[in-house]
Amino acid sequence: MAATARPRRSVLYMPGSNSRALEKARTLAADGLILDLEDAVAPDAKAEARANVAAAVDQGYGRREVLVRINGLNTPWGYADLEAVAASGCDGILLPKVESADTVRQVETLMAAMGAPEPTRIWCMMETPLGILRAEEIAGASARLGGFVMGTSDLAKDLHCHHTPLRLPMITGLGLCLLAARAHGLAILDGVFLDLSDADGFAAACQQGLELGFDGKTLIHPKTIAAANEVFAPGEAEVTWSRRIIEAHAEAEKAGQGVVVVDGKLVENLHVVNARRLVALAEAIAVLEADMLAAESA
Ligand SMILES: CC(C)(COP(=O)(O)OP(=O)(O)OC[C@H]1O[C@@H](n2cnc3c(N)ncnc32)[C@H](O)[C@@H]1OP(=O)(O)O)[C@@H](O)C(=O)NCCC(=O)NCCSC(=O)C[C@H](O)C(=O)O
Ligand SMILES: [Mg+2]
Repeated sequence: MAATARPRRSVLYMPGSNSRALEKARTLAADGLILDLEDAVAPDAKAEARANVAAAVDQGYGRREVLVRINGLNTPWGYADLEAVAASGCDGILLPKVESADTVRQVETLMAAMGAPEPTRIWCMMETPLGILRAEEIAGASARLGGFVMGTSDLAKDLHCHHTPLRLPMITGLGLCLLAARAHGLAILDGVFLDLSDADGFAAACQQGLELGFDGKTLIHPKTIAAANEVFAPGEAEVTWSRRIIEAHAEAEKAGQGVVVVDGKLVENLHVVNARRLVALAEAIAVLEADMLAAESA
């Protein structure tokens, strides 16, 4: 199941045709990376980008989660993209503009035939009106699904709405995808923020994404990684509180009680479930960051 404690606070896109970016990503504190073969790569550069990305995945990115966004299977490049990375050991293959459960099942079958290792997940870009209206059936299409990534730029284009910083015109679409993802135990990442000169607007969009329930934000530039990491990480006070209520509730259970009051607040099992999730996430972030530090000083 994908909605685990794996950190996904910051997930950075980079064009597969940009060798410098693919290399630079090994030094960046992003929890995850999306090596793109789709919209960030011009048609003439598709073949070279595919080879670059296959070689980059082979070299590895430490503990960072690595997704490869392939072109759609209905394009001249999609099948070759899938063939090049299916067995590469990347964490996930991200499908663009998914509009049906059949597409997911078709990729699942091809991945099995191409020798994809069991842990390699299928991820879906949710970025068209039809895809979002079918979010629930897509989310339930395969046990191989890992998560959804919101494609708010394509969605704004198709809806003819404004791509405002806080995405009010797209809020229904974001909500439908969140409901579908959580109903099926999937991870879900928020869309990109396009104005690289607006740091305050970016932080506000991250905070909104966190409050809506996203696991993290997809990014287009390294300078936004630190802010996303900060917003989507459980705060120190939150982790301390979580540990306290886990302990207090366990003590209460030993005494045969299902609820306990801590600092005047009622704590029930549902609060403990959430507290455990936050503590596990904080611990996973600490492991990932320690690994990055060790790699830096090696
Ligand atoms: C936007 C950019 C084209 C800007 O690139 P650049 O001019 O090189 O920026 P800087 O000079 O400020 O870069 C500073 C250093 O950082 C490295 N860098 C920059 N961007 C990245 C990156 N994305 N990943 C890794 N490294 C990066 C530069 O190489 C510089 O390093 P150094 O050489 O050491 O100085 C560029 O940021 C970019 O291409 N961004 C990603 C664009 C992209 O992938 N777009 C597609 C995904 S968004 C999308 O499709 C969403 C969805 O589908 C939807 O519909 O919403
Ligand atoms: Mg898109």
